[in-house]
Amino acid sequence: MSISHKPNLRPSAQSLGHEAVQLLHSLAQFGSVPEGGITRLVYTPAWREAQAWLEREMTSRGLLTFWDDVGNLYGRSEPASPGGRRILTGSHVDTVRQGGCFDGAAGIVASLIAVSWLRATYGPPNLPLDVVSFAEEEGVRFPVAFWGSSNALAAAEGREPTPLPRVLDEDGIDIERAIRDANLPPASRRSRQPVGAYVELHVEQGSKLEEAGVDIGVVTAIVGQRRYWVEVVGRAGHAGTMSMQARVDAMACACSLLNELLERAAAIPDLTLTAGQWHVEPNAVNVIPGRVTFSLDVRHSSERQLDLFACEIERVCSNITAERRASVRLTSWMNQAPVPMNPSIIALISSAGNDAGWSSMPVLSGAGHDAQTFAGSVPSGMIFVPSRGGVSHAPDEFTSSDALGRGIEVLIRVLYALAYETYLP
Ligand SMILES: NC(=O)NC(NC(N)=O)C(=O)[O-]
Ligand SMILES: [Zn+2]
Ligand SMILES: [Zn+2]
Repeated sequence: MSISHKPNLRPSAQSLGHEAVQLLHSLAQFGSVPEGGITRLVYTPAWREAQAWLEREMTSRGLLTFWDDVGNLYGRSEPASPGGRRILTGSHVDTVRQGGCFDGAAGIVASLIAVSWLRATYGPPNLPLDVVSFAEEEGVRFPVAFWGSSNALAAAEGREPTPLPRVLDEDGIDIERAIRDANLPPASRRSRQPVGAYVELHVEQGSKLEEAGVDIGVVTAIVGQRRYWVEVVGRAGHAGTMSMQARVDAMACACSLLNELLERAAAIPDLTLTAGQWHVEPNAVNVIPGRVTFSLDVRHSSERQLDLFACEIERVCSNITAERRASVRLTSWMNQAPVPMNPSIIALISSAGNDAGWSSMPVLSGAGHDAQTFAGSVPSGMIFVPSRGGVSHAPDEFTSSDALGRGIEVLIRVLYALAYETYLP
């Protein structure tokens, strides 16, 4: 595929990268925690301040800002004549607990820089070009994920916002109250205009690009992802007086079923299984745990493999708890199918990478992304830039200024083709 017209003024990847680092530095002040890293959970004051900061940055760059019902923030580069499907580019500002300052944030500042560079260089686009900062992607504060992008898509398709789920955070605050407390501006009807394409830049969060010495990852597909709560109920009791034979230790049972699942997971190529969050009751040094609840996160690129592993989880949970006289409740709260990216956008990103002179290679994303919400109904694509050591969801997450600049240059070229050339797949 060839793009007929290309930006004839070449942005300097180096200066784009410098600008990105400065903006990331500013954004990192919101939610930075003394233990290290950034904790910016959706609808918290740190998140709200980050969105407010971003709105000011958008306004100062001449973008028209607006919000929707759930706190997704947009900054639009308006076309000279209104109308047409909007081109969306962005990512998320929420983070995991003690996350790094690149996951989500890199895509936000990249989109902001790319859209402002295009506007300053070529004037208004031919289609509305919106930078979007999705309210929530990580699924960390509440057991919902892609809350921002799924509501953004619903609005763009003329559907009502997703009914508020009855979910609580760790402090017992429900999502409805969290939204109220965030004091969001009113929703704009602009958020209901249809979307023609979605493009997101993100740090790779893995090490394939770094190992291959390649600048740009062209995402071909995003793995499917399922999340569960496993609640194991035993019997609390005295740590010193109850014999090992008599006790029904919920933690011992949880450990043994998790070990079994980890062994089975390791035998399936490319499947990942993570038990990252634990609650122990009563959680005291001299009490046998009576109840243990933990999360499971399972990922694979094949839906069939995820179905098969879901059956394994059920079987292992019920067999092991029965053997140990405990009981178990398994709750599935997220089921995202694997999704391919749009072939025309994939081709567009590859050719933009070539035109810019940066090396690129196809990659499968093992992380979940807002692009997977859109990909089912809107042509979508993703640009990855290398992560040092493949580290992410950790304070020492890092991507160099030069790597960011190259990614932003590619994003500029892709957005030019979509919003100025109106090349719509
Ligand atoms: N890019 C991400 O880190 N995404 C994460 N969040 C979701 N919701 O998938 C994840 O766990 O992969
Ligand atoms: Zn993340
Ligand atoms: Zn992310």
